[in-house]
Amino acid sequence: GSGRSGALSAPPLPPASEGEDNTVEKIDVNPPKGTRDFPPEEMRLRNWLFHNFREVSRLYGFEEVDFPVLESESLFIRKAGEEIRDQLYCFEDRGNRRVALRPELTPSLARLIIQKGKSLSLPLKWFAVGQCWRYERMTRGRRREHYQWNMDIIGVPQVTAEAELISSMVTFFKRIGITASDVGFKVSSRKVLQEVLRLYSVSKDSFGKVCIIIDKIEKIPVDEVKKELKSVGMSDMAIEELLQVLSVRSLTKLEEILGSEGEAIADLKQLFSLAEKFGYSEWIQFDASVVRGLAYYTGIVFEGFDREGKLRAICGGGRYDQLLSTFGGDDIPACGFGFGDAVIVELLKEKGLLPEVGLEVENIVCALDVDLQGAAATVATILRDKGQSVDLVLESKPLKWVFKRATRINARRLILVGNTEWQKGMVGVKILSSGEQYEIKLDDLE
Ligand SMILES: Nc1ccc(Br)nc1
Repeated sequence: GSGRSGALSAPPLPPASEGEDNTVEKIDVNPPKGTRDFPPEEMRLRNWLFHNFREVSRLYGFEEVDFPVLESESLFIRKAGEEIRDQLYCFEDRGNRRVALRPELTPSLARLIIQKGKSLSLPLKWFAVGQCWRYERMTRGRRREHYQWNMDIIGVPQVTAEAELISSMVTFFKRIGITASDVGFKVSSRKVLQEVLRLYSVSKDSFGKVCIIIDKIEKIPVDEVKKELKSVGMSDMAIEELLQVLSVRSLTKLEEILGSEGEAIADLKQLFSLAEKFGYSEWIQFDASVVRGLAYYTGIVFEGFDREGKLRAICGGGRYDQLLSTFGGDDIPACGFGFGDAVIVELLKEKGLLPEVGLEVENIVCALDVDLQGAAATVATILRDKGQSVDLVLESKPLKWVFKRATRINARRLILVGNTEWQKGMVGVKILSSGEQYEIKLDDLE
């Protein structure tokens, strides 16, 4: 369907066997279909990943931005037959407004830039890490949410912007141990399509639709692709020529077909020359079949893929020079990419590169008897005021329990607050890795 929740919302289910005192037998403890919880271990991995997203953004001088996860539905209503539209997580709110959980971040970025208007000095280099949503019939059992790292450069028409963005993704991959033997980028330009379609006088407004149909080329049978291309008004001749051009894997070959005058060739040549200067030539290859599945791209497009071909696209993006003007803003050139948090983790697992992000606590502080609980709190505060992490034992527990917990939380040392030492203004210290044990004056504790 069109993704609009046309059906009347079903009446709420009666709570499972609710007793008089509002107790239920047991609520469904799983998160909603297609969504994930992040308990501590998973959250540490996510934080490690997002820390690398943010570090690379900092290295490239980008500023962090964010937007509401809820947007007006109209921000995402495009008529190019995109999957992102079919799967829009949209609904009518209590104010009868059509709203949607954002399926991507770029339209929100465009909205904010138009809102800020002339007060912004271009170029902008903005990044965001945000949760994005889709409502897919659970038949496919796929996720309905993921986090995306987006980097966008606004106000730079030259392909130096795309070259910079690809460089930032290469830097990210290298930081986490992924090499050019693991991952590559397929690079092309939608201007290739434009130049072919113009030869066959295919109208401009079906350009977006043609791109979306072609993006499915590896997902549906080629006859289906041809049928859909015919339905948007392409002749058999145009379709054959187009599919022929899409199979080109070399710039030289492409130049033979399109000639040397067009912008597509010039842009791509410049991009590959800049890649040389950035030092990431081995990471990129020309591939005319890359179009990406978003209608608003207008120029260079790129997609990170795993060379073993086991996984879906890792990241992708491109130039979208008309998006701001389609929202009624000025004609400002823009390009950017999205990088999801799920495929990259699958790749790291494949490559045995998942980091061991254990819990790290410096101290576990424990009172040796119940009337020293206050003293233990004082010790914890002294250490925390020095910037040291402390797990303060909050109940009186046998030492065996304390050691077990100290091991589980990977504490570096155990601070024991006992009567005899405390009377002398001292505490016991045990370095858990070596077993070394000593007493020390509280003031000398660091
Ligand atoms: N756009 C989008 C949103 C959510 C997921 Br999961 N995948 C793609």
